[in-house]
Amino acid sequence: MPRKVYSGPDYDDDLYDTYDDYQFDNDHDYDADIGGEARQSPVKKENRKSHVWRCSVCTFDNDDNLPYCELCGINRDPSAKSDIKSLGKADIISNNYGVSTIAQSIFSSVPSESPRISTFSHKLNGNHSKCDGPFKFDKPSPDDVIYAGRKVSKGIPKAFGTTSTSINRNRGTIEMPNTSSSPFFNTNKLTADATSSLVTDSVNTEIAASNLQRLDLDKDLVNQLSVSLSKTKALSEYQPEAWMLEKEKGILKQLNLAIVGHVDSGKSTMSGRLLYLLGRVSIKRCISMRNKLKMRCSFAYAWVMDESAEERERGVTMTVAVAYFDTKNYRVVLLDSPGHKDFVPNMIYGATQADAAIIVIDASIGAFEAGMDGNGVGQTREHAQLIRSFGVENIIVLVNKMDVVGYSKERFDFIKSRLGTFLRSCQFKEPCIAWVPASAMGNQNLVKFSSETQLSSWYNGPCLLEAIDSLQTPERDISKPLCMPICDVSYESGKVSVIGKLEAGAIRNGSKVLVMPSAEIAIVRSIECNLHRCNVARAGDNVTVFLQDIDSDYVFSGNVLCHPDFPVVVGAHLELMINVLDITMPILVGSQVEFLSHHAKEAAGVTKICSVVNSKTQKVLKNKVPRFLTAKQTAVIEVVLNRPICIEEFSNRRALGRVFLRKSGNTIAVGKVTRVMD
Ligand SMILES: Nc1nc2c(ncn2[C@@H]2O[C@H](COP(=O)(O)OP(=O)(O)OP(=O)(O)O)[C@@H](O)[C@H]2O)c(=O)[nH]1
Repeated sequence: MPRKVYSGPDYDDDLYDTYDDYQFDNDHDYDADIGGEARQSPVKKENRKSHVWRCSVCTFDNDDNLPYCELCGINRDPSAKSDIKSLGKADIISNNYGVSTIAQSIFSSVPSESPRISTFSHKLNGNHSKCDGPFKFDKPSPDDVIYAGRKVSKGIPKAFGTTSTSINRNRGTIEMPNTSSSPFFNTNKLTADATSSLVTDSVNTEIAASNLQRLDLDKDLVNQLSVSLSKTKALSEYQPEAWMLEKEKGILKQLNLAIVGHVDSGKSTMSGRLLYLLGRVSIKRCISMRNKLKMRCSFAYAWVMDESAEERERGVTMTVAVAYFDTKNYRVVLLDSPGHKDFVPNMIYGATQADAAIIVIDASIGAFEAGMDGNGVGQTREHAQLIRSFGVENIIVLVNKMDVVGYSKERFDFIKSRLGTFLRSCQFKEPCIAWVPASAMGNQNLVKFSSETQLSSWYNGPCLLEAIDSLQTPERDISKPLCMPICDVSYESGKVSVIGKLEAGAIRNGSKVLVMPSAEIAIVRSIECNLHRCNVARAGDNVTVFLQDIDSDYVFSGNVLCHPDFPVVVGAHLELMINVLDITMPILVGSQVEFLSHHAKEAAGVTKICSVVNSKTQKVLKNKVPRFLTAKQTAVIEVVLNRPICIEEFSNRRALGRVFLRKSGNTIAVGKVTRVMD
């Protein structure tokens, strides 16, 4: 059953009439509709003129600090510039300076002294459209920065041949390179394709076709992969070995529990306090750290979770902190995710491993409301939507900081009613939501029933620990072939270890595993689970796997460990069904986005909008295909990634089939892979 984020509106003719307004009203001020970001006041334009450089290919005036042309994506390379000057326009186009065929044909028909076109809004062939600049990831987000110190790739997995792309191995972050050297997709070409939304429907179809042709697959690369994977078998042939299915006596089932919520809601304090109360950490450690770092007293518990000095200094969780404790039924792996907007990708990496989640709410007046803000700043909303789309069904809503509101029943009921409505719209079912009022700072209702009379006078439900223990046991795919998306990679004295959650199958010391997409075989040297050495790890376990017989250059975060005979699918051209979130800028053919799935992150371009579907029935609404997607629509689209990743159709393997599209630091859509097309 497909996962949906909202039950959005039913799309009817009116909505299509809205599209028509956008598409055919030539005098319509499209900038005004798109919003402030795209709007250019005349004053601003005037200012820009004194600091501009003119693109030698399309003659567009660009801001002086832009290293590439905002319109056609050509690089502003001084040496290339002088070369270009000496060439005629036809030469430039035939020399193909990273411009797509369609862009070349557009520019060849535009006189070289054509009137200037405003930065984002263009009129061509009587149609309005918007053109994004060439894609690059948003300036490195702080979560990228904290990984920057780690070892950067010495090379690229051999399956990819050589390219000048430099990769932050631990997050798969791409520092946008000379993209023309990407073996699979040229983002300069893609940029020029953004221009495609300037042209008519028939041309759009041409563009989609030409995009596909330009998926310039490196034949050697494909051959190499197919030779390595020649033994591949059909999934139905898989037979788990007896040791994989053996149940170990006396070992608690593992429950991966993500802690999410708006920034400063008290996630780290709650986790730290819980660990302290359960004897997993001593208060001495917190206090000595506090004294050493001369920090605020109230952060003492948060320090337990906020591991790095930078996190403690800033008082903000940046990475996903992991801790362990036992309840009666479970060995709980606590994944404390960052709440700050800048760290949503990190939150995604953490929560993607979760079986269930605790959403922490700050009950104080104004703080809860800020978390529910619908304008892209309310992390309570975004986190709830994201975890539901990861497949998390069971949640505990911890209404924290109840001490600040005098343990008021009215405030609790107000939060329960408002958030409850939103959670149900995200497809959380009422019986799968537990509501717990608490105070992490005041130690109320965490591991035992509240002693606070103001709270116990009206609340007699479970405390947090009981609520965790009552969570439904997650189902595990133990009898399927191994699948372990790699969350993090570590290299110590030439030894490679990978961290992640086994989504399916099992491994033990000495097991042969295949690292995809490099198609390299490695041997499991040893396994660590919950900080202890173990012989076997099964689906659901969060583990560190120490590998041998593999070069570190073939292992990256975002890769997948699998059974050598049952490799996961690798693809770059995908059909997706997405739910568009509360966006202000529409998604167009040619839009460039950050594509996230399991622990992989790639630059991608939207190459086709196939259809808009009814979010409830999943039926295509009309044959007419819109030219752009707006908030709360459910649609089928095609995207092409800059480089191929391990990805599967959601119906085949859920863990590798969930996707997130982000742009300008916001998650703009969530969805699933419906087809891997190459
Ligand atoms: N009054 C009160 N303050 C609390 C409570 N829980 C946490 N705080 C305070 O709220 C502030 C933020 O707490 P953190 O635990 O760092 O919040 P967080 O959600 O982990 O923050 P990020 O990791 O940055 O998203 C700190 O000053 C805490 O002392 C509580 O129950 N009551």
